[in-house]
Amino acid sequence: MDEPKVTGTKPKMSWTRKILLILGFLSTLAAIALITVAVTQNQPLPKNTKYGIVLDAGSSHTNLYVYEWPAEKENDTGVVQQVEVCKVEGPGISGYSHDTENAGHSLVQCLRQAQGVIPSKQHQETPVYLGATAGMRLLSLENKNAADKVLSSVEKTLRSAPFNFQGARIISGQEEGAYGWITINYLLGNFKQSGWTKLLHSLKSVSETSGALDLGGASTQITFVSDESPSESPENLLYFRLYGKDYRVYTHSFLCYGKDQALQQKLARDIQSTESNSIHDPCFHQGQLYVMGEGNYEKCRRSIQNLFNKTSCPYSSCSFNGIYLPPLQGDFGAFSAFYFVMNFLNLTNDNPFALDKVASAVQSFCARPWHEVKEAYHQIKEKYLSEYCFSGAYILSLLENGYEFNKENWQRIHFLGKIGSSDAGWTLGYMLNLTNMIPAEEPAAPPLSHGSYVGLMVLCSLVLVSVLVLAWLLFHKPKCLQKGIV
Ligand SMILES: Nc1nc2c(ncn2[C@@H]2O[C@H](COP(=O)(O)OP(=O)(O)OP(=O)(O)O)[C@@H](O)[C@H]2O)c(=O)[nH]1
Ligand SMILES: [Ca+2]
Repeated sequence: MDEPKVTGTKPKMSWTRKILLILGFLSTLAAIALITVAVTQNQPLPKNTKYGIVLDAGSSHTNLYVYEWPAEKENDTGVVQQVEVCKVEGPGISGYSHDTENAGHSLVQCLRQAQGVIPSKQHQETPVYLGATAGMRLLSLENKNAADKVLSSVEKTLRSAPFNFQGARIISGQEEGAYGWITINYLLGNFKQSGWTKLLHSLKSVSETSGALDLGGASTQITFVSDESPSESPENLLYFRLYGKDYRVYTHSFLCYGKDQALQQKLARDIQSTESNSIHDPCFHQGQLYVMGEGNYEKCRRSIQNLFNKTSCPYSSCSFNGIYLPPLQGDFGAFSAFYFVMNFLNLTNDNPFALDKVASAVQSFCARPWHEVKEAYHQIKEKYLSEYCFSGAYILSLLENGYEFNKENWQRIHFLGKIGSSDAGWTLGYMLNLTNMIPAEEPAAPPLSHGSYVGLMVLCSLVLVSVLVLAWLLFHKPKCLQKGIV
């Protein structure tokens, strides 16, 4: 009997296996190609940075701010940031009412500094704006001609700088309040909420925006979202549609209630009521020279209180001087002199203090004799130092007696100088508005970032390969298993 022939031919591969093998091979090649292209070829676009300049011509001094943002993201919230601030030497531009020609010249040094920060090939396309506040509002009321001359002088200087001049004007108190509110909410990221933040906010039903309290030298502003009936004092209400959401915002600016003007008002009253040649002032340290300081906080608070007329209110509720104030709502960011003073007194809310603790801290500071204060803080400008007692008492009077903050809602005030790298103030909001960088409607979802794109490609490729390997293992059972032989 012939032995069965052992032939050398391999068992034939099934069609399914062949197709799977080819598919697997091609997919592995495709995955390798995808990863290579994603990692090597798809580099992020070169960063295209834009710049903008705003000059804040305040009553006490002028500040120049340079902002920058990535061109391709200009409609996102929170992308514009301050990269430079330059404090102009000398007084605010309203201080040049008798020397109007030189108002513009005072800005030259800071404009040069801005030229150094912004790449020269972008100077021409960089917009520059100047907004003047309460000092110029007052000058314009007193002497319109001088105010116009000051503005012409600063305009001439700004036009001669290599930037794109967009205007120099006096902004209204309402604008100042509104832009300050826009700035802080933009920087805090309150306008556009996505995912979890949105859900959290709706669950907690908290106010989504923060109110803004600005204390300048000549005026002070209070601005916050109010749900109250709009009919009471329509002139105090502003309507915004930002990132697809409507906001009804209450704002008021008190001219002459900035801290320098308030001090002048108070000293003028002191002079009227005194019979002797020297003024005995409870708001200055005992032994100070130009006014005879008494260092008496309680007496100081009482004399400041007279600045706020609370006798008549034609509305359901008022702050002072018959000005409508709806019930305070939400948290507040307090900046400018609110911050300078409270920061000096170590009373900012990094570690929150109760209202009575704040009052007693101001009281003990006021009680210290001037020579002792000068010695302890010799590095601080004497003008600022000499006024911290008055300023602390004034801030407490304005917030407590003026706006009626109390020990319950005091913790809702957050004294802040900067948010990230940007100063809290009206200038950023002003620029965002004038450059149309805050859209009324929510922009479409942004495209994937370069990093996420590469990550996604790699992930997809790995999943594809793993699926194929798994499929191969499932379909490609060893022959013995297929025949049921173990
Ligand atoms: N302690 C301290 N006070 C400051 C500082 N900078 C400004 N001030 C004072 O704080 C007050 C408010 O300053 P700003 O917010 O710059 O006021 P402004 O913009 O000139 O004035 P408005 O036109 O009324 O807004 C003024 O009395 C300034 O003299 C600072 O760095 N430290
Ligand atoms: Ca100001």
